Amino acid sequence: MLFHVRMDVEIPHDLDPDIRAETVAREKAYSQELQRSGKWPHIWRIVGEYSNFSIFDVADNDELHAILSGLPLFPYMNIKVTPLATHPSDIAAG
Ligand SMILES: O=C(O)C[C@H]1C=CC(=O)O1
Repeated sequence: MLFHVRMDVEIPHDLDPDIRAETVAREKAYSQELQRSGKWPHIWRIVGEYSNFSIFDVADNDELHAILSGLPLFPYMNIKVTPLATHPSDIAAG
């Protein structure tokens, strides 16, 4: 199943800088591992915002929830998930 996900990151300004750096580094490693696995095939920065648009390709809602709730930055994110279905006019879908 494909999902479009918007992540808006809001790290508290008073978070210890070392914890912030370590959490962002863990987030990057976690994200890149999922990208390599094929479960997170697209990630785009939203211009001018500490936000991204991503596409996830996972088995079901439960797998997506497990992935998103495992993000190291999850406590500092607002996340909006949109499930995607095939468009009947999509020439790639046949
Ligand atoms: O920077 C972000 O958009 C938040 C998050 C998502 C992947 C990653 O490495 O960081």
